[in-house]
Amino acid sequence: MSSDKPGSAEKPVSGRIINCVPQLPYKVSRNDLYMPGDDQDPSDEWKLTPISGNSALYSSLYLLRDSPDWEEHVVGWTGEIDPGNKFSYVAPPNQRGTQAANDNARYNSQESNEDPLYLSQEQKRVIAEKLQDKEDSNNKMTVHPVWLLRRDQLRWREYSDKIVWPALHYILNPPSDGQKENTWWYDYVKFNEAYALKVAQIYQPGDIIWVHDYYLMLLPQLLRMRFGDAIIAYFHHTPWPSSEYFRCLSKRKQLLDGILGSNRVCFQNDGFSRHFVSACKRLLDSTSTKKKSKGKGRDEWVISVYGGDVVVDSLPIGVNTEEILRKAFTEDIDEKVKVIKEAYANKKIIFGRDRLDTVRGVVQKFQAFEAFLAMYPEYRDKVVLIQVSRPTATDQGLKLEQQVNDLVNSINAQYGTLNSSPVHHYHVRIPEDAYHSLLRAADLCLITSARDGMNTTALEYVTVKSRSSIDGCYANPLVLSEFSGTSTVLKDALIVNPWDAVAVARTIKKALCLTAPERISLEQKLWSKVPTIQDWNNSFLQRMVEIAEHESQDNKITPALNRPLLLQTYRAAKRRLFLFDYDGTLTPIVQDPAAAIPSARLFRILSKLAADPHNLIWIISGRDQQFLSKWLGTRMPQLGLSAEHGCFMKDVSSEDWVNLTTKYDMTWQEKVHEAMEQITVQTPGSFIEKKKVAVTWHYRRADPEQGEFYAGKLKASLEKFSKELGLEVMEGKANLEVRPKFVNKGEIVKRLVWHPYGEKQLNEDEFKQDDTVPRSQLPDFVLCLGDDATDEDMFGQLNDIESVWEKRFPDGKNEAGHYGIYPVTVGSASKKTVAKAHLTDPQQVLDTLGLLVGDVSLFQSPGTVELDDRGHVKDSESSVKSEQAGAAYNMKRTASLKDNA
Ligand SMILES: O=P(O)(O)OC[C@H]1O[C@H](O[C@H]2O[C@H](CO)[C@@H](O)[C@H](O)[C@H]2O)[C@H](O)[C@@H](O)[C@@H]1O
Ligand SMILES: [Mg+2]
Repeated sequence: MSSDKPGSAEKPVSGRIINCVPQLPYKVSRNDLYMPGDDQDPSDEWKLTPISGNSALYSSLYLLRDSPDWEEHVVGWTGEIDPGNKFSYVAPPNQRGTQAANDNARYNSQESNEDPLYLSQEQKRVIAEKLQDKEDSNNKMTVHPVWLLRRDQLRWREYSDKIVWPALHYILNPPSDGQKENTWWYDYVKFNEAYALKVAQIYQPGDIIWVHDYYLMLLPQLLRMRFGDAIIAYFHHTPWPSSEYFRCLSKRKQLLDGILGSNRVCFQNDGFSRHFVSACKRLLDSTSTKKKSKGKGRDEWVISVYGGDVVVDSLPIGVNTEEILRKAFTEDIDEKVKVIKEAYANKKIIFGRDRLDTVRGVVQKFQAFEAFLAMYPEYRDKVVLIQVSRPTATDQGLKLEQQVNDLVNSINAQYGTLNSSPVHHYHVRIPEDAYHSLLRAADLCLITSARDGMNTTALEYVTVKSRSSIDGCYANPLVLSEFSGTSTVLKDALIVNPWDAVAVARTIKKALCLTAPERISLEQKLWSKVPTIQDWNNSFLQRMVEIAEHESQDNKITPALNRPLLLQTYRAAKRRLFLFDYDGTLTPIVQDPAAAIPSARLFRILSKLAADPHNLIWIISGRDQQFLSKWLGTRMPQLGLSAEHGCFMKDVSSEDWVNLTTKYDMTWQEKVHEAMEQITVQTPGSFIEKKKVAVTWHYRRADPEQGEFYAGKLKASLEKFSKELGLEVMEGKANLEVRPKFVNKGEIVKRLVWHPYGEKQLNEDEFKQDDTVPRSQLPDFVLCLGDDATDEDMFGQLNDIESVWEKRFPDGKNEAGHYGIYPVTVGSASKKTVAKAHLTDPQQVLDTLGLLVGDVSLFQSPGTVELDDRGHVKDSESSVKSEQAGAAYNMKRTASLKDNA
């Protein structure tokens, strides 16, 4: 932290951190010995046990708790709460065998066993208090549990563990019909929404919100929707894969979009950030600039997306070296190390500790060790590999366990003797003191991960080896996989490719033959590179303070459209107006303009929207009348249409087009055609689209560099005469368009909004705003969607209208406190926008419109939905039912326990 205390008057930060972690560090379980009674302390009903994994993250939380500079709030899911065995309803003796007892037994077996987590407010309060006490006796860190108490608590992990995690680790899932994935996705959305809700309850302006890892990829954007100015950071602890893998995820855009609600996205190393930037470029069409970060020499990108700038960089996480050294060098551990050394006297101890999942490379490790014993027979009775594999509950777990057991048995059978085995494999979670003793006793640490973000075992090993103690335990070498994120930090380790068993075997031999001076020299280099968690916290927050200080008005990130709130406003409104651009908004951009025709899904949704008498729909496009009539007007005459960027319009349910440019001289067209034809000859693949008034030069099918170059040339030559002739030259998506300056999409919007709702349009060339139209006749819901620079005229116009309404109709706002006006940009990267929100692409546009007509689930995309503690939408039918069932269940349970006490 800088010497200036955060939160001081001139700082934009409050000095508070809201740390959002995927799970709180303790498992909550019911204590089976507990019986409710007058003399019982209710907190005895629950017990907390520390969970394994994520040690570096939790270590960071505890250090911040003790920092005088920050006030810390931790928001995290409770994890699966273990309901214990003793919750069952047991009929009191006098009722046994009766109908009531049978009913209750049925209740017991069906309801409670399937859904035992009906915790009362009091029980939640007790657990929350316990979690708080556990963390901090001085109450310096406030814990805010996220309750998600629905049936089948594993549901909250499915999407993260089964879909996201494999992709992040370069594992492709087998093809599926996507049904399960969809359900998991809805739960993932809810999981993130539950966090957003919790953060919203405690957020204060100036707080730094720090979101951790892949369970919470949607959270930054959800928070951005609520708090436009919030300072949000996302740290990704796991690897980030090449965009070729990431793009296989069906929700790839939503996930990226979710993360990009942050001001800063940070990874374990430059390679991961580079892949992330590349995914944003390829999937979201963002642009980026790269520079070296101050001091550390790491890469830092600024990516421009949705009109805002997001910093992307890396900062490898560290370990609490002081604490490790303190804990690993005690008299008790000295004793344990001696015992280990004696047990393996005359043998070199190779040590490994990994989670037993496919990416930690345990199989590769045993294969390499087998190769080592085969290649160097002289070592067969001189080494032992002690491998501790932490069990995991993954689908591949059993298969992997079998494979590992087979390998261990085969190595021991081949190279072991009656009284010694070369491999000692412990498939358990070992206590901390045993782990420290093994780290100290080891002659070599072997890490062969196929993928990991940051391997803390490697960092802890190097830390322990930095201190001399018992003979032969100091400065021993580390063999480290090049696929571990740690290899970018510990570059001086003996780096190996775990897929090359022979090469790993050779490196093991080399490591065991190093002389003492060689080992010491390597250790010194490594030790100086071990990042400490203290430095990690400080550097991370220091950079956040800088980012907060430089966050300027024109750098604002445009939040994602808050769909649940949109739906709420939509439902409450009666005079709704939809203003849709066409290309790139309702249909995806394609190579050939003639091929961009409306999809069946678009028609279905538009028809449903149009069927509601409270809706008026206008398509305001750069396309000509012919195209719009053919593909939209003929099939849906109830649509209003405007062609050629505002040159023509056709009222709803009318067949007549009105030309709004009749009184203007059109001789300029010839000059423009001439200039465009010249450039077309020079740019193979380009072509001119001639409309009635506007003219468009397309270069999408030209060589991209050549196209851009000649577009620049053409623009310059058109601008020479455009001003004098009253023309506007517009840069579109791989096109240049020219039309008279006085017509534009914004002018059409003005006509449509400033108009008694539902009345026929007056078709004069020049629009005169009627200021006498009362609020009750103006639209109370306007959703305007567009993807291009020309759509900015519509958004700007709507913003102006809103300002005027603020003055004219201060009492005319809806229940949410606004006028129901939504200018929303679609996708697009580098452009700055005056829209108030964004949607990523036409697919999200259809999902959003589908939501309004009941075609799409509320949880298809994230938004700010109020959930209850069980993950139901607040006050919904299911929420009320669940609450009632919970109350009934708790009454029965208490009665049953008391009767049986
Ligand atoms: O205002 P819009 O409805 O968005 O129309 C803008 C222009 O869209 C068309 O061109 C663009 O879309 C084509 C189809 O995806 C694509 O091939 C082309 O590269 C884009 O520039 C249309 O051809 C123009 O007339 C519209 O003005
Ligand atoms: Mg468009």
